[in-house]
Amino acid sequence: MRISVIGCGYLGAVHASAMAELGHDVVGIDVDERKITDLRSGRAPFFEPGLHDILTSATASGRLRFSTDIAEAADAEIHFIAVGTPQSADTYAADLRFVDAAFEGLLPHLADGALIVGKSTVPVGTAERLAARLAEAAPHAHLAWNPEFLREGFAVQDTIAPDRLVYGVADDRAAAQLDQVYRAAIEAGTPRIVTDYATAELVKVAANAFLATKISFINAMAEIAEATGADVTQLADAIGHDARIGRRFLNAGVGFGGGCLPKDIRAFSARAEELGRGESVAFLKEVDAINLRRRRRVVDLAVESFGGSVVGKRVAVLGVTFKPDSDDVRDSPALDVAVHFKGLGADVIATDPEGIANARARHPQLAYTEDTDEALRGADLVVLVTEWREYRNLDPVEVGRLVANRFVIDGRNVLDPAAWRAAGWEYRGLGRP
Ligand SMILES: NC(=O)C1=CN([C@@H]2O[C@H](COP(=O)(O)OP(=O)(O)OC[C@H]3O[C@@H](n4cnc5c(N)ncnc54)[C@H](O)[C@@H]3O)[C@@H](O)[C@H]2O)C=CC1
Ligand SMILES: O=C(O)[C@H]1O[C@H](OP(=O)(O)OP(=O)(O)OC[C@H]2O[C@@H](n3ccc(=O)[nH]c3=O)[C@H](O)[C@@H]2O)[C@H](O)[C@@H](O)[C@@H]1O
Repeated sequence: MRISVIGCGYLGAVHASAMAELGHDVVGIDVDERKITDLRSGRAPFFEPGLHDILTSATASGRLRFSTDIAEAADAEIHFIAVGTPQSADTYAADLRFVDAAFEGLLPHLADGALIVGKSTVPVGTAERLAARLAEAAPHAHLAWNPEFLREGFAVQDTIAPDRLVYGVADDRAAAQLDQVYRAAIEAGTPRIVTDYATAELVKVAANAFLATKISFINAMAEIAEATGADVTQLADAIGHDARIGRRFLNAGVGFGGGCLPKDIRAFSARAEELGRGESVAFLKEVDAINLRRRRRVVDLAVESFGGSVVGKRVAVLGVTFKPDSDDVRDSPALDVAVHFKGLGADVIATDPEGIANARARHPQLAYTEDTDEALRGADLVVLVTEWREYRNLDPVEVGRLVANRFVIDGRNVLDPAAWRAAGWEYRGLGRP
C-alpha cells in the first residue's frame, strides 16, 4: 500500500521504516530538516537497535523516502500521524498543537477514500473532534485511531510483531484498510481489537497508566522494605510467581521516566478532570509522587552515608538515559539524579553508552565521559541508574581498583550485593537491606 507517516521521531521513523520493510511504499514527513537529511542518507536520527538495518535496506529498495514537504504525501492511501503530544507546561494536559498542525496540513492533500490514522497518544475525545472536522473539510476521506504500544529499545520488533493491534474506527472500510497494512502480523496470529474511537484512545492511556502503577506499586513496597529491613527484590520474585500478578514491571529502583509514561499519566489525569471524573484516576497522582520520590531517595542515601553532605564528593553516575538500549533522556530518572547531586555540590561525572549527546544538550553543566573507567577513576561514590548491560556486568574487584572509595548505590537493583560486599564495597540498593 502507499503510506505516509507524518512525524519521524522515535515512533514515526521506526513505523515508516518497518512499514517499508513489510513491503509497503512509504514516505516519511517531518518538519525537522536535520532529521529528514539524516533519514534520507540512511542515518537513524537516534539510537534504536535494528533501526539502521531496516532503514538502509528500505531506502535502498526505493520503498522508503523522506521529505519535509507534506505535499509529497498526496499519493498515499493511508496517512499515519505520529507527531509528538508533549506535556503542556502549565496544566500537564497533552499539547495537541502538533497533531492539529499535521492533520490540517494533510487536508489539502487527501486522495479519494484516503484514511488518516492517528498513532500519537492523545486524550480521549480527540479522534471524534478530528473526525467532525474531516467530515466538513474533506468528506471524501476518513479517520481511524490506531494507538502504538512499542517500547524503545525493542521498537523494531514491537512494530513488526506487535502484541496486539487496536483499531478505533467509525466504519468497516477503515478496518479493512488497516488489515491490509498489518496483513503480515494478522496472518502471524496477532490479536486485533476493532472498536470505537474513544475505546481505542483509552486503551493506550490505560495500558501506560497500568504499567506506571505496577512500577510505583513495587517502589512503594521498596519504601516499606526500607523501613523494615525486608528485600523488595525477593518480594517481587515471590509475588511475581503468581500468574495473576506476573514478575514483569516489578523491578524496583529509581522508577519510570521517558517521553511517555510520566507525561501520559499526567495527561490522563488532566483529561479525567475535564470530564468531571478526576477522582476515578486520582491514584495516578500518587503513582507519580511515589515515582519522583525514588529519584530523591538515591541522593538521600548518599547524603546520609557521607554524614550529611556530598559537597566535593566525586560521584560517578552510570547511565543517563531513561532505560538501556535507547539514547532517550526525556524525563530520565538517571539524569535527574545526576543533576540533583550536582545541585548539592557534588563533583559529578556521568557516563552512558548512547545518551551523552542528548544529555549534554539538556544539561551542559554536567561533566560527561564516554569512557566508563574514566568516570569510575577516583570516585567517592558510584551510582548505577540505568541498567545497561556493561554496568550490570561490572566486576567489583576491578572497579574497586579504580575508585577512591568503595561505595556503590544500585539504583536499579541489578548488581549482586554479595559479590560487591565480598569485594570490600559498601553496597546500597533501593528497598534492599
Ligand atoms: N516514543 C515511543 O516509544 C512511543 C511514542 N508514542 C507516542 O507517539 C507520539 C510521538 O512520540 P515520539 O516519536 O516519541 O516523539 P518525537 O518527539 O520523537 O517525534 C515527534 C516528531 O514529530 C515531528 N513533528 C512535529 N510537528 C510536525 C508536523 N506538523 N509535521 C510533521 N512532523 C512534525 C517532530 O519534528 C518530531 O520529529 C507521542 O504521542 C507519543 O506519546 C506512542 C508509543 C511509543
Ligand atoms: O507509550 C509509549 O511510548 C510506550 O511507553 C512504554 O515504553 P517505554 O517508555 O519505551 O519504556 P518501558 O520499557 O515501559 O520503561 C519505562 C520506564 O519504566 C522503568 N521501569 C520499567 C520496568 C520496571 O519494572 N521498572 C522500571 O522502573 C524503565 O526503567 C523506564 O524508565 C510502554 O512500555 C510502551 O508499551 C508504550 O508504547
